[in-house]
Formats: sequence, structure tokens, C-alpha cells
Amino acid sequence: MTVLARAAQVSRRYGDVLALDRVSLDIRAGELVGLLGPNGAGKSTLINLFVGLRRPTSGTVELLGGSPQDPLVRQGIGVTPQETGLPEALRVGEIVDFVSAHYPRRADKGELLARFGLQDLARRQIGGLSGGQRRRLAVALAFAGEPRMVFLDEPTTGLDVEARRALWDGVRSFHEQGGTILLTSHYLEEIEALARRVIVVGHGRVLADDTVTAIRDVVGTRRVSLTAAELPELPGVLSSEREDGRIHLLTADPDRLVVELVRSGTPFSGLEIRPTTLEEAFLAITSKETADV
Ligand SMILES: Nc1ncnc2c1ncn2[C@@H]1O[C@H](COP(=O)(O)OP(=O)(O)OP(=O)(O)O)[C@@H](O)[C@H]1O
Repeated sequence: MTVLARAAQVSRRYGDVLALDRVSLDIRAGELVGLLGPNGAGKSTLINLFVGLRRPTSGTVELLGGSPQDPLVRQGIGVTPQETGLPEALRVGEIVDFVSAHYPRRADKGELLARFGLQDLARRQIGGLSGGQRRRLAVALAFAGEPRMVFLDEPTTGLDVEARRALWDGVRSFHEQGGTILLTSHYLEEIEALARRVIVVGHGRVLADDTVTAIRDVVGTRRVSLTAAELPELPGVLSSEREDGRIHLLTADPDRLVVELVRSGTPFSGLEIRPTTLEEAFLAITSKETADV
């Protein structure tokens, strides 16, 4: 299938900060892909490279078979950055006309607004919109030029449940008509609602690139921490580390682990079980895979 966006061994530095570290990935036509990762993981940087707002320090980025720096290539994409400032005095319909005028192909204004639940607001000034309505409008504008591919950086931040669903419906309908989308989120739940493929990034690297189901299994791990001199062999331990006299174990089945620990008669204290953060889960598993090789 045609590759619409490709990063090959891409690194990006901001001074001393290595925001992306040799990232390689392909997004093919018709895919809806979620980019998942904690704050500072490098998600926005990757989007900015794909849409031509920044250049890589090393490696190459391709967009629609050309360069993201080429304005003609960029006419084939739509973007909603994390933060947008829209002119307050313009009406909703006017800004849609203004943005569409930059593209050779234009979405039908009525349909576009309806797709994002904004059909009754075409004559409203932007200054009179609620925060959620503004965000939906900013996302709708990414679709104004009938793009082949759309990039959405945290599209639903600050939206309530209803507005989030309206936005998801809009994104889904574009995808059902064959559109390609890359969106970022901090939440697996959000990506799960939309995408099948999820790319997890942390510390500027791709930690996993898999189906949402596979990622969900990994993220479902728990961290069991305790103080003990020695531990016997325990079932289902994905990784273990010692830190300041404490032992931290990662497992998908903490109940079984604790039952076996008690059965073993090993003295321990200070037992704690908590969900792992996405980053912990992936870093532990990736470092385990590397150690196993
Ligand atoms: N213009 C910049 N100047 C200096 N450092 C930057 C700049 N932009 C990003 N960074 C740094 O690069 C790293 C990656 O940032 P990036 O915004 O890509 O992460 P992110 O995954 O999008 O985070 P968030 O979820 O918070 O938006 C961070 O350490 C950030 O501080």
C-alpha cells in the first residue's frame, strides 16, 4: 500500500535536548494511527517534522512521496496543532471559507461543519464560541482542503465527553471514506476509540508499534514493590529491579505473584501494588527484550 508519510532514522535536537532519536516509521494510505506517549516524549516534534514546520537534525522525512518543505506537497495534508489561535472577529463560516481558499480541492462547508457538530454555528463569531466549540472548529479546519492525510496533535484536549464524541465521529467519517490520519494522545483509551494501530513513543524513541489490543496487554501490567532480602523464583515477572533496598517487580498478574510470594514463606514488608505508567511498562519490556537477545 502507498506510504503517505515516512520517517527514516530521524533525529531532532533542540540544543542539548534530543527530542527524537533515530525514529523510523511508515504511515500507509487509509490508516488511522495513534501516536501515544507521555509529556515530552517527542510526539509534537514528530508531527512538526511531518508537516514541514521543522526539519530533522539527521535522517529523512517524506510526505505524500515528496518533501514536507514543498508547499505543493503540503496542499495534500491538513493539520491541527496542539494550540491554535483563531481570529475572534471572524464568523465560523468565514474562517472555513478563508482556510478552504488555500486549497485546490475544498470540502463542502455545510457537510464539514455538520461532521463536527458545528452546523448551527456557521454565523457565530469565533469570539463567541465556547472552548470546546473552538477546538472542534480548529480540528474541522484540518479537513477543509479535502486532504489525503490529516495530522491532529492532541485533538480532544479540554473537551467534555459529548464534544469529544462529536470530534471522534468527525474523524471516523473521514477515515471511513478512505482518509489517512495520524493523531497524538496521552491516553490509550482515546486511541483505542479510533485507531487499530498505535505507536508508543518515549524519550524520543519508538517503544512499540502494534495493534491497540497488543499494547493494551502490555499497559495492563502492575508494579509490585516490597522490601525483602532475597526473593524466590516467582511466576509472571516481566522485569525486576532493586532500588534503595526496595524490589520492584512488573507483572500482568499481581494477585498470582503475591499468592506465590506468601506461599513461599519468604519474609517481606511494605508491599505496594500500583499501575505502571505507560513509559515504565514499555521501557521495562523493551529493556527485557534487549537483554534477552
Ligand atoms: N522549541 C523547542 N526548544 C527546545 N526544546 C524543545 C522544543 N520543542 C520541544 N522541545 C523538547 O523536546 C522534547 C520533546 O517535546 P515534544 O513537544 O515533541 O513532546 P510531546 O510528546 O509532544 O509532549 P506533550 O505531550 O507534552 O505535547 C521535550 O523535552 C521538549 O522540552
